[in-house]
Amino acid sequence: MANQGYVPLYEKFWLKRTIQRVVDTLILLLLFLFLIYRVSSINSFTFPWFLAFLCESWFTFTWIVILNTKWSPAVTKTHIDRLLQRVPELPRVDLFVTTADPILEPPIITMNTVLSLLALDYPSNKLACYVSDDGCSPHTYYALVEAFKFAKHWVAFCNKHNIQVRAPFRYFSDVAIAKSGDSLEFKQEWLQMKDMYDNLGRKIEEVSRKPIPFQLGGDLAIFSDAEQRNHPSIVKVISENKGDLSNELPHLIYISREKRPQYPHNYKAGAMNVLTRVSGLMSNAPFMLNVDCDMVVNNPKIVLHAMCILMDSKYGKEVAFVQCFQQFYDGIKDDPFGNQWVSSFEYIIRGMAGLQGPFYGGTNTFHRRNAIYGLYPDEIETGREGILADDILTQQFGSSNEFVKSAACALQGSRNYPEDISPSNFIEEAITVTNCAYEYGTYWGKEMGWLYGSISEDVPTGLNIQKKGWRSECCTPDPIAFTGCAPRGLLSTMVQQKRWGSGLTVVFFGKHSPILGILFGKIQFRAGLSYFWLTNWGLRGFFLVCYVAILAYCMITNISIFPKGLGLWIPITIFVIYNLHTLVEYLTIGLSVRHWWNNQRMCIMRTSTAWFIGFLSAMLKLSGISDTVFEITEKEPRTSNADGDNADSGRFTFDKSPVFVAGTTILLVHLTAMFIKFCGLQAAQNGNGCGLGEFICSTYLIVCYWPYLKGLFSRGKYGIPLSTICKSTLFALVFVHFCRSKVIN
Ligand SMILES: O=c1ccn([C@@H]2O[C@H](COP(=O)(O)OP(=O)(O)O[C@H]3O[C@H](CO)[C@@H](O)[C@H](O)[C@H]3O)[C@@H](O)[C@H]2O)c(=O)[nH]1
Ligand SMILES: [Mn+2]
Repeated sequence: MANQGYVPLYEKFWLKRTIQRVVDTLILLLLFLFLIYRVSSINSFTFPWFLAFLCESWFTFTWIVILNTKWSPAVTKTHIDRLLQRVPELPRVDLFVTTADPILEPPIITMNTVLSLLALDYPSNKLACYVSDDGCSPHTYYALVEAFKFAKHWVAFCNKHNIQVRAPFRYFSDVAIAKSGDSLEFKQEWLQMKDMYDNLGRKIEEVSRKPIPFQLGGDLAIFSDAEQRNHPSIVKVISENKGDLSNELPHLIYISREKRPQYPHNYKAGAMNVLTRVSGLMSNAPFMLNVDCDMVVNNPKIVLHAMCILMDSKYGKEVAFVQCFQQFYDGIKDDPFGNQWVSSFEYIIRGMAGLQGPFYGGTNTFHRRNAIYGLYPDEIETGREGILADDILTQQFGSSNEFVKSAACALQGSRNYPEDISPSNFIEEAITVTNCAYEYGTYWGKEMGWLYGSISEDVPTGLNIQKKGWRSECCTPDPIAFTGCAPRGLLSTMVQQKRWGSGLTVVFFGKHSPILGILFGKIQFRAGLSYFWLTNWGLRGFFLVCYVAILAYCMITNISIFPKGLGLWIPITIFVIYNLHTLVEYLTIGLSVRHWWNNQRMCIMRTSTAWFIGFLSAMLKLSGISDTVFEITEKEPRTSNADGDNADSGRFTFDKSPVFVAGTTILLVHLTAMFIKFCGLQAAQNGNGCGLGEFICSTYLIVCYWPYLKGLFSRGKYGIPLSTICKSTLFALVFVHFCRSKVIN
């Protein structure tokens, strides 16, 4: 290859979005103008004025962060044909799936993910699939064994007929009846496959309905006294591709790491590190793909696409990971809960792709193994030399000699690793490296691997890698690479948002903050700044809630923080231009006006509730008062014919979560403020009575919170629970009382 000259396996194009930039700049200038106005027009210094100034400075800063991120969007184009021509031997890739709870994550979903991975269009002897089960569930194990039996037929079927969608439930729900143009043979096989798949589904379903499902004898005996949070390691090689044959299925391994109540297990990050070690022993592929249990492969050639980037002989060497977007197959029309992120992918993540690369999003990612092990990009040609002394490696990687040997190979470039290893030879060693105590005193989770300490482990893990100078790339082939379950309703969306709000705040204030990465690492300035878009979510919640409170305060006490007369036109213009601008952005990428509005109001709602609560819980964690927990998002399989509840699928549902207490309080406070204003109950004018500015803001807020208003008067799951209403009323009364007592004094 060396003497053939350089031919790029992938290309990168920067997009020009000039008009967008002009409007972005205009908004920025207006924001500055408003800040200047605010400072210059001060005649009496008041605390609300100061707070408003602080919040508005923050909003301006956020806008700068967004501009900076949006302004160099890039796309990549991969050339699979060149890869196949020029790379004589495709590299191995280890595939990781994590699952944690058989109730919230029904095994049939996980099995579809696994099946779609086993059916990848890539030499199967180069693949090994590892499933980590944090639920330690015999159901999941049983499902996996059964799914593997089915996989033999399924993969053959996919290959023979060149099926594109290789997650069976997606395939069978898309193609309802075999098309009439197809051959009789195909139709027969199609029906047979469908029958087999339905059978698999039934078996898994039947078993999962029983609490103690089946005789835990034989293979399953080991689960018999395992509790979810207290059990020994279980490692099972469900199947191995013994002859290293490209027409057999990939290796398939089940892992449930040891858990003991006295050891923190670090949630998903802990599971990922275990997967990394076990796979290091068993197959030690130079690249690893990690997906969540609900992210099925949608483009069977995705590994080839990603390899185009990672194997590119010039630019690929700087790339530590390749990130594919998280897209969803079951997103509700017009994104009522704002959890599909379509416009953020297009503008923000593509924007980051033009800087040092997208952040690591936790799933749909191809990693370079040695980058996970802490290698620097400049060591990639030569491999790490000199510091591979066994004792140092043992200290960093833990005490398993076998594993240390494999890690040394990986750090040197893994060229000299034996090809014909058999996973089942390493079961005992695998058990050792999955024990709770294995990581004690090592670098795992602290300096390398998936980092601990934040429940958004993905972002610091990615930052820690980019800090060493690595880049990352997006890979967005057509058809899209992976598709997953979007959180189905408002409840699971809020669980997820709260987790991110909290986890990201911890990252922002922690050791792996982008600021430190810029100052002391090799995060480029603009790339670091673009990370603020993400890591500031919690802080954004804090500032928005402050602003919302000031507005209510002004209405209640009859003072004004907005200028009057001509000066009021600045914020109004900002508001109008901003909304039109984002609307055009949405329409440009084919989204509807409804989608835009849903996202706008959801942005206000989640920032002032879920992110704010996340921020508070992060503060508690940072001050050592309480720890945060990874709450798993529920994944409901949506069957194609369950259309009965479609009309209601976008409706807001509520429960007793503090998120809804925050939201209801905000709504009640503003309703009261409006009431006070319109009934003339405000205090007498004391200088500058509250005016149009406050009124517009408050109205906008109430319009955004309309679903809550409806929730106040609805029943059942569509109504806000009484206890939440009581708590919120109490908070609202305290706030209003506080405001009014200020006036009297
Ligand atoms: O103790 C745990 C908790 C979670 N998981 C797995 O982690 C994945 C992500 O969990 P999920 O509840 O689906 O979270 P999401 O909100 O959908 O996840 C997003 O956010 C997470 C960080 O907050 C990232 O890790 C994910 O990749 C990203 O998709 C799932 O496969 C889980 O099975 C574990 O393996 N062990
Ligand atoms: Mn998920």
